[in-house]
Amino acid sequence: MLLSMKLTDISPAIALTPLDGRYHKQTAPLVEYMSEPALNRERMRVEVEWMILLANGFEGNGNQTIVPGVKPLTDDEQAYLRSIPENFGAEGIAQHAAYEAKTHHDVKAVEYYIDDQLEKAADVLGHDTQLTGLKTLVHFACTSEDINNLSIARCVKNGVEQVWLPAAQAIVDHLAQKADAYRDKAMLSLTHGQPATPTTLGKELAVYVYRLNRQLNKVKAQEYLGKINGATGTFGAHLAACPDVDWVAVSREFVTNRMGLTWNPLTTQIESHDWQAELYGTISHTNRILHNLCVDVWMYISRGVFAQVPVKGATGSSTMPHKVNPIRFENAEANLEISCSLLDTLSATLVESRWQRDLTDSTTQRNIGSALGYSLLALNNLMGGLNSIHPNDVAIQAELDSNWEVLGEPIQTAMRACELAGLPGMDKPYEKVKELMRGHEISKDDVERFIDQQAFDKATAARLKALTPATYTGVASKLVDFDR
Ligand SMILES: O=C(O)C[C@H](Nc1ncnc2c1ncn2[C@@H]1O[C@H](COP(=O)(O)O)[C@@H](O)[C@H]1O)C(=O)O
Repeated sequence: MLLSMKLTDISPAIALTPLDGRYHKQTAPLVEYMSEPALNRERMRVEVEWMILLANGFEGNGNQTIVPGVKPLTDDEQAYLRSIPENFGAEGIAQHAAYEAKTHHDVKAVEYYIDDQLEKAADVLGHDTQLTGLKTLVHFACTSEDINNLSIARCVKNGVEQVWLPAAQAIVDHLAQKADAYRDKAMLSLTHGQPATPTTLGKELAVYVYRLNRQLNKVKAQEYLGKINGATGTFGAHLAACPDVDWVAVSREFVTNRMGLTWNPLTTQIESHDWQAELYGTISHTNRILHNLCVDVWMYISRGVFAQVPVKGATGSSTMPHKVNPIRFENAEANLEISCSLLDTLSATLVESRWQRDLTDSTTQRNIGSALGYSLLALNNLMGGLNSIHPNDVAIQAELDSNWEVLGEPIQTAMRACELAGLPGMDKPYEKVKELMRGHEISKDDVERFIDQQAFDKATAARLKALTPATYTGVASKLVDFDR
């Protein structure tokens, strides 16, 4: 009998997307900050911190209770509240999901989950605790976006600072080490894919270090904005309930000092998400620079400039046994593209919302983790690829040796300088060198003969004759120092 096994019947559930399936191990560090349970946990942190501020006040208001009738929370009560998000595990996730199935509102389900935990507070703190009677303080005067925007900002900040940035920084540090090690390693450069003025391998890598550092510095300086100002950003409900409170000051205190974010004073119902567009723009830009690096290194490998270290036991091609393929760079290239497309969509769409709010941002923001995840996966593969390559000195030297025509540039430029200094016989330098070199195969002897035929002074002739494609690298080696 033919049995048809359904993949959807298998437990634990099979992942649909590669980030949570095939690549889960590499993207798992982001789960702690960017997954749905991570967001719900962060929502709980925001809710309980808001309760603590409302009950206990802050330095700016003389540590007075903000909502009249609420007593200051004891240290134990505060610790109990703070333990709610910290204990949010498998059981809590299921409980929250059950509430959401009823409410069809994810933030309301968080509120009910906290209510539940308040009911249990007496078991831990004794019957004197006021927590069991404080359900109405949960989510007080808040709209869901007050909780969401702060939670999402903190999730993204942590995901970027704890996971993505260190992985990106590791690539830059690795490149900087290679740039330093290969600062003197001359190689042929190609512009338009044609032999051009030689450079050094280290200097070319240092260009990437410099470019990437500029973007990472922007990520490090990124502002993460947050707001807590009610349903349409007017503090209307706050004032209606507690007219004597300086709610603007309370909001500033909460966002800045309790949430560790930059206070946004002026919003509709939603935080305007402009900081998100800025951040995703910078990360997308970083991705594109890394994409350029992947393609460059892939082509250097193809040309022989870099050799790959074969991984013991690994297969290159399923049919061509000799091959070692640059698959890590190809994987990184592809995943950087996917990350960019998601980041670009996030940047473009999150900054728009109809009038005081529409809900398009909600489902869109659920993809921030994927956008960062594809980039993280790429960083991981890129690091693996970079760890497996080293310069192929023989191939690099052979390229230089077979391209003596690249010395046409220094010779014609030296002729110009001599002519400008009044040396006779130095006219039409460009044309003369072009006549000798363009489209011909040129040898060391041809170059020397040409120099001898010109009316150079002795010192210039000697300096030019001492040049080889391998020594014609200007100050490339020293320029590497500008990468930090
Ligand atoms: O504080 C409020 O809720 C105010 C309300 N605006 C809302 N603000 C924030 N969240 C809201 C809003 N409305 C719905 N929801 C809930 O958002 C969830 C959307 O689910 P998904 O599309 O999967 O991301 C899903 O759980 C929705 O129930 C308004 O009327 O202005």
